[in-house]
Amino acid sequence: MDTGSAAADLVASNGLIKFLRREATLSPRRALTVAAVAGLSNAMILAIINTAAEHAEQSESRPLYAVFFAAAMLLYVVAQRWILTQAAEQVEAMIHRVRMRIVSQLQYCELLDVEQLGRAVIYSGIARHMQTLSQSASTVTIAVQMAILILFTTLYIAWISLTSFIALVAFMAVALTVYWKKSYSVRTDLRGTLEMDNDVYTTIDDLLDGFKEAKLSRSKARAIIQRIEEISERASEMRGNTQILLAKNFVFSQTAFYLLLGTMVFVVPILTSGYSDVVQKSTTAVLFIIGPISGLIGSIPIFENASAAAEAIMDLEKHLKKLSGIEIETDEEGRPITETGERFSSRYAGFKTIELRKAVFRYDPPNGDPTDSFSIGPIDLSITRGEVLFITGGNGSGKSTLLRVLTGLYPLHEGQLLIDGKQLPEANLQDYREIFSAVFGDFHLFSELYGIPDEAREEVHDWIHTLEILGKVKFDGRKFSTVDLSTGQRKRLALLAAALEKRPILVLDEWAADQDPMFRRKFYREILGMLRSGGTTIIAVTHDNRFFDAADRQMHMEDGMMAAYDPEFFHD
Ligand SMILES: Nc1ncnc2c1ncn2[C@@H]1O[C@H](COP(=O)(O)OP(=O)(O)OP(=O)(O)O)[C@@H](O)[C@H]1O
Repeated sequence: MDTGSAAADLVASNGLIKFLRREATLSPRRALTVAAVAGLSNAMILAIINTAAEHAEQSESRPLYAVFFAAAMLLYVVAQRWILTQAAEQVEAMIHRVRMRIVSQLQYCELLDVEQLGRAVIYSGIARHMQTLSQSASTVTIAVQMAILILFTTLYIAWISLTSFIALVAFMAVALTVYWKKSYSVRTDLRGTLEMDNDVYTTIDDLLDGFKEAKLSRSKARAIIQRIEEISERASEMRGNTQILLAKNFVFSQTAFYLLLGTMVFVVPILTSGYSDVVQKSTTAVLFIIGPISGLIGSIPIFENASAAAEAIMDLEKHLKKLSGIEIETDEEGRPITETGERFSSRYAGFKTIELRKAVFRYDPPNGDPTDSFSIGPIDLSITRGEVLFITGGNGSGKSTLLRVLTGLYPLHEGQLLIDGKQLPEANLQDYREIFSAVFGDFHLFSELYGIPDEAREEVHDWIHTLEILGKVKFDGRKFSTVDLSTGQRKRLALLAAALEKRPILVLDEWAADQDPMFRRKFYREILGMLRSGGTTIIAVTHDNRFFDAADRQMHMEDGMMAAYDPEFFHD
């Protein structure tokens, strides 16, 4: 492969360039033309100053040069402002669009996939890498312009002295080739540091999530900090090495250009004897571009960081696209064009029965050892509209897993899920999920009531009253005044949000476990009855055997299987 096409391939495969080619809405020809105008006017300023200085003693030509100078300045200011404004607007708009695509795509991914992908990778793609891109936008734009300015100045030098031009081009070619070769490993190392940073974030996330526990135990906190230290040290060592390499390359390139200047002053005169003004002019020109050249080289680390970030973002989007099987399109403003569906609507809203037939689900084995993996099933279970079903079973017997399978959040590895006697087609899975609302054991309490029909919002106050959290929490039509409540109160608020979704089936995982005895009684004796008489089917995991009569039916789980009801299980 010749050097030219290798360089072209290198440019085309660069993360940032790929990203810009894919995302930019501004025509590259237009952007390059304006950047060229800015670069050309910059070079013109140099040429005018050089020529004016040469004819400094001829006062009659001075006003003419001043006019040219002012015109070149004006052109430069207009073009420069346009290109920098466009770059900032374009980059921010691109980031917004890609972010919206990634966030929208997330909702089409399966729970298991998102759990496996991990928060750190998702956060980094959506926040950290996008910030890196945003911060590098102006530096990269100015660098492109500097490259254009250098090109025009080089042409100007060619015009005044061919020898200087050859010296300059030879130096640039050697310096750039050596630079590319030296920086080769930097690019892969930079991606590695970004992945290592993700590990650091995951462990810090752990520390913050377990802050209470860490506060209670100095040895625990120290051990976590030690783990963070190990990972962070490795990450910083790797990052340090790449930055040192970049810095060394920077010094190398600068030295190369100082050598060039030396060559211009000491060697070129020997080759072009008798043309001292030529030497002076070309040296001035090189001095004029020394700043831009340093700036250009100095921006390379930023460019490399931005490229690594762009690549990580594109990889995340590609990965999510593969997981979700959906390509999200956005309009210019970043609004997803793909239908996301706001209101509750499901072809199964009027269902009569749902049924699991020989259903099996198994978790991926931890550490790859299949004997360690937990599975539920084969399970046969039928639920009829309007009934109240209680599910009991020991810790780890698979009740919560069953709820996730039943609600369509986890896939079936074997067996069937039938609705009204017909197997649920894969394509209708989301429609099926829409018939459920839930308060899971690890529920998340949103401070805002998302996705609740307006008419249901009018019932919030009555629910706050029924759930006895009046005075604790207020609702302003959109948000709750606080979600910093006790565990039992948070669960009450989560129940309120789930009930207001007005789905045909309400799933509750040990909801009453954190309620005081008085309220627990009210829940089983009044609230369940109220929901049921409103037509809601209730599937609840519970251990409250005193209230089993509130259910139409109960099922018991043992070791991932349905088991016969065992009264002994409930004896202390
Ligand atoms: N994310 C996961 N990845 C792998 N295995 C898991 C995961 N979550 C749960 N398990 C396995 O599934 C088993 C059953 O968990 P599950 O939460 O369904 O039990 P449960 O009956 O709801 O228990 P509890 O009464 O304690 O809430 C666990 O013992 C564990 O081995």
